[in-house]
Amino acid sequence: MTSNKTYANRTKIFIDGQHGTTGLQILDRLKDRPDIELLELPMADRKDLGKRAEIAKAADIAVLCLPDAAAKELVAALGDADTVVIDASTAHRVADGWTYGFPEMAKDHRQKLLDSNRISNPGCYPTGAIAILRPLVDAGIVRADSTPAVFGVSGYTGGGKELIAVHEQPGVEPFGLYGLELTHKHVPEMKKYSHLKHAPMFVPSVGHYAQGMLITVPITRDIVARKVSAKDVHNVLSDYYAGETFVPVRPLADRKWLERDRFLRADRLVDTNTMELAVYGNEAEEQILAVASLDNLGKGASGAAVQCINLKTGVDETTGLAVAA
Ligand SMILES: NC(=O)C1=CN([C@@H]2O[C@H](COP(=O)(O)OP(=O)(O)OC[C@H]3O[C@@H](n4cnc5c(N)ncnc54)[C@H](OP(=O)(O)O)[C@@H]3O)[C@@H](O)[C@H]2O)C=CC1
Ligand SMILES: CC(=O)N[C@@H](CCC(=O)OP(=O)(O)O)C(=O)O
Repeated sequence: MTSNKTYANRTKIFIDGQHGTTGLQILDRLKDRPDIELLELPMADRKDLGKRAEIAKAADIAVLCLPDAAAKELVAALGDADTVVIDASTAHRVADGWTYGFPEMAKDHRQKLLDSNRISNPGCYPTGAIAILRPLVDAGIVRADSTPAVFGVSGYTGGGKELIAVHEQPGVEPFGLYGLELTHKHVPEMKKYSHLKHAPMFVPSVGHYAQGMLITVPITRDIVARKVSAKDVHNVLSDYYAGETFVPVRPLADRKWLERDRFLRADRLVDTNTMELAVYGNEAEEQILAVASLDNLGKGASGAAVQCINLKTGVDETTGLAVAA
């Protein structure tokens, strides 16, 4: 239950990097909230470390939407200040003392987030990969010592201002694989939070469209601990995310979300904080495919940060509205 009550003590939030792709989206989601007071630096001071640290210390929550190096220097300047830091960069995703900002990752995870003032927002691709792999590894379906393959396609906003500028020029590739060194910066967090012993093999790609992504994980006989069906995999995921507003699991082998009964659009959840999961299978060949669909800027970045802000400030996690007494 929610109400439109007014807030005597608004939560002070500073978005460091608020003019960037992720920062602007967070700003947009928070700017009209009656429970939040946004602290801002003049444009000319936006890269002044002293001023950034000062305003971050005055804030209840500092959200870092910065390149890794700028996030690290702000965190160092903050020291042990009790400001809650939500870092959207890759800098602290597997670092000691930081809690991964993915509330649905495990049943006890929300409490860990409530107890922590250093929160690292998940990467967009890992949000899908971990959502699929962790329940399956924990259920003993996927072997922890196996090497799952993870494939992802993202809209070009996933690469921030730099990649957006590239895609605004003519002649850019319509679709391209990258990360072919197989050392993408998201691999360590996928490994750690999926409870895998080895790095999964991750191949990302970018399409010439702005927003939205798909992540696929084949569940093949060489990575499973025992013979399983698509229904087994679907049951594990459905049970794991039962009651989670933002992680619905589609019916087994669902075709209703396909365009022209064939195509799964990568941009179907744009501007939402929802990530849908689905499972398909070819029983005869013992082949199963798990799919995650999300917005790289929504559940994959800004939406996830706002969800953690809601959790930390005690408003309804899904709506951002006050919880009625
Ligand atoms: N885009 C996405 O889908 C996702 C991005 N992320 C992560 O979020 C972070 C931000 O990414 P994104 O928004 O895409 O990047 P952008 O390049 O779009 O924005 C980065 C912002 O940081 C500012 N900035 C750069 N250096 C400094 C500095 N030293 N001090 C203060 N501000 C600085 C930039 O200002 P200016 O432009 O003026 O230089 C810009 O406003 C990155 O770490 C990224 O990896 C995470 C998940 C998804
Ligand atoms: C399409 C594209 O370029 N995507 C980015 C990742 C986006 C993201 O999640 O960034 P962080 O891990 O920094 O948070 C990339 O692969 O580098």
